[in-house]
Amino acid sequence: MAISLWKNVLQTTKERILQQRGVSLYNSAHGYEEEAIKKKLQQFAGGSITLSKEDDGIGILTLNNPKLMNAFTGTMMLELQERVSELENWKDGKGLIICGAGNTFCSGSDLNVVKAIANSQDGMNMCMFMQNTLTRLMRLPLISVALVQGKAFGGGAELTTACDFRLMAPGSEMRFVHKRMGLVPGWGGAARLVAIVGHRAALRLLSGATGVDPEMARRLGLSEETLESSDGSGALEEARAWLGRHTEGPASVVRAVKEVVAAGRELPLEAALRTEKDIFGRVWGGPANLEALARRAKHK
Ligand SMILES: CCC(=O)SCCNC(=O)CCNC(=O)[C@H](O)C(C)(C)COP(=O)(O)OP(=O)(O)OC[C@H]1O[C@@H](n2cnc3c(N)ncnc32)[C@H](O)[C@@H]1OP(=O)(O)O
Repeated sequence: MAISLWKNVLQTTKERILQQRGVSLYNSAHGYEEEAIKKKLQQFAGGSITLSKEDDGIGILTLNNPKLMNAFTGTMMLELQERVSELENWKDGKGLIICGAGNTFCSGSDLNVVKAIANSQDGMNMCMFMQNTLTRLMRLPLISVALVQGKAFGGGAELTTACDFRLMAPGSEMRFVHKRMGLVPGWGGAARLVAIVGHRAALRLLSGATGVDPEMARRLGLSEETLESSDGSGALEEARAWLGRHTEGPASVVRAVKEVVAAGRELPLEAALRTEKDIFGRVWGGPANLEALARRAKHK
C-alpha cells in the first residue's frame, strides 16, 4: 500500500516535471557543464536572434546573420536560449514564426565554431546546450511555424523540426547535411525527424543527406504547405495568415490546445490522459466556454 502510494507520487512528480516548461533535459548529473560552454560560446560572436512580440499574440523570431547564410555563431546560440526564456514568460502569446534574415533560413552551425570546438568535451556540452534550448522551444505553449526560405541546412534543418509546422517558400530546400560532415544530428533533429516523417523516411533523408524541396517535403509530411511568395515580406505575410487561422481565439484556449497535443506526443498514455483532464479543467466553464454557450454557437 505504502509502496504503491509512493510509486504514484513519484509518477505524478515525473509527469509534472516533464510538463514544466523551462526544465532542462541535462544538468550536471549528466556531465553537462553549462557555465563552461556558455563561456566558450561567448568567444564566437556575430549575428543576432531578435524577437518581436506582436499584439495579435504572434511572435516573430528572426535569425540574423545573413553574411553567413544565418549560420549559428556562439553568441546566437546563447541569444536563442535567452529568447526562449522570454517566450516562456510571454503569457499572452499564441503563436511563433521562426524565420531567417535575407530570404534564407539557416545554414546550421557556424563552421568556424565547429572547427574551434571540435573536441569531445566542448562538442558534448554544445550538443546538450542546444538540445536543452530546442526542447524548451518545442514545449512552448505556442503554435510554432518554421518559415523556410532559401536553405535550411544542418542545424538549420534540425531547428525546423523543433517547430510544430514547417511552411516552405518556392525554391527553398531543407537538407540534413550532417553525414557529409562526418556527423549525425545532435540538436535533437534526428529524434524529432523520426517523429515527424517516420523512421524509414528519416533514415533516407539522413543517410543520403538528401535535399528536400517543397514538393518532396509536402509528400513526406515534413511541410504543411508551399507558399506562393518567395520574397521575404510576402512569405512572412503568408505564414502569418496561415498561422492566424490556427491561433484565432483567446490565448488561454489556443495555449491549452497546444498543451494537450504536446502531452499526447510526449507522455505515456495514462499520463497524457491525466494531463488532458487537468487542462480541460482549466478551460471548462472558463470565459471563452461560457461566451460560446451564451451565443449558442453553431459550427457550420
Ligand atoms: C549542427 C551541425 C551543423 O550544423 S554542421 C554545419 C552544416 N552546414 C554546412 O555545412 C553548410 C555549409 N554551407 C553550404 O553548404 C553553402 O554555403 C550553402 C548553405 C549551400 C549556401 O551556398 P551559397 O548560396 O552558394 O552561398 P555561399 O556558399 O557562397 O555562402 C555565403 C557565405 O556564407 C558562408 N557560410 C555558409 N554557411 C556557413 C556555415 N554553416 N558556417 C560558416 N559560414 C558559412 C560561406 O562560406 C560564404 O562565405 P564567404 O562569402 O565565402 O566568405
